[in-house]
Amino acid sequence: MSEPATNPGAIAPRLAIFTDFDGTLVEIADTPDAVEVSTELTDQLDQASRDFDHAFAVITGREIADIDRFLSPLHLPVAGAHGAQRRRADGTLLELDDEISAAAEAIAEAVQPFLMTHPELILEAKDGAVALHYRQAQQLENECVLVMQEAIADHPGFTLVHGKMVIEARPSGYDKGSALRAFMQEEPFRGRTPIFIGDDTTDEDAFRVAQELGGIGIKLGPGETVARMRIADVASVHALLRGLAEITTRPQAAEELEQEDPILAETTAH
Ligand SMILES: O=P(O)(O)OC[C@H]1O[C@H](O[C@H]2O[C@H](CO)[C@@H](O)[C@H](O)[C@H]2O)[C@H](O)[C@@H](O)[C@@H]1O
Repeated sequence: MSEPATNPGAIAPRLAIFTDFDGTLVEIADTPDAVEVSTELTDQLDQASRDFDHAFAVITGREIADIDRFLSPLHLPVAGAHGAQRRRADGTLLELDDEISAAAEAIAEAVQPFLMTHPELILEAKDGAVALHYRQAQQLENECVLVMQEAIADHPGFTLVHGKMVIEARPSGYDKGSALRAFMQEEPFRGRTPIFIGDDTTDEDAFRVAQELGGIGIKLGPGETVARMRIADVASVHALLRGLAEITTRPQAAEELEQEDPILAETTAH
């Protein structure tokens, strides 16, 4: 009888974890401000960040300041406003072009008259992007698309993306894929295998880039996707992060033990 297949030379890949925020790390809420983040989650993310040697970043449509507020006191590497904003792992912030900020402000202003007649809509004017939310008035979806199309008409540097009950204007050339690629060129992400987890259409660029770089895209929930793997829900994302952290730290623990006590390490290995 043949021996069971083993691969003694194999080592666990060093992972770089990238995750979306809304609908992936936290449940979708009725309004952007109503999202709930438990202390248990911030503690878990803090630990995950350490376990992955700080190669752990959030790539989101939200502003970086928003993510900092929700995940306080954590200050993770974050790409915000669909990649238009980015804070590296060393804490440095990439400045946004003044022209992009000014154009985003002008787009938000152009949408204001429509909001006056539809107070159920929510406008998020971000630095570098604009989101028009219609979750509380879903019958207005088509009108929202038209209003946003008109609002960006004078700003050819902006394109629209359609997320969960939201139409967003973001600067062309920025998306979650370009953000992931940029992180992967820097420490501590460089040379690692990227994993990106997300739930929305705006996450597709990041799935694509993660896979192009030899990693895996993991899509939460149903819907067409380029991601090679799927995950059921937010609770499963938390469990997956815990599991990945566990297998990542295990060989490291064995190595440390070997340095401290080679005899004990040898005994426990058998
Ligand atoms: O890239 P993400 O982290 O998923 O952010 C995408 C957008 O998320 C937020 O809006 C979404 O979540 C809200 C709270 O659950 C929900 O009310 C809304 O309908 C969703 O579209 C956020 O407000 C946007 O700025 C992000 O772009």
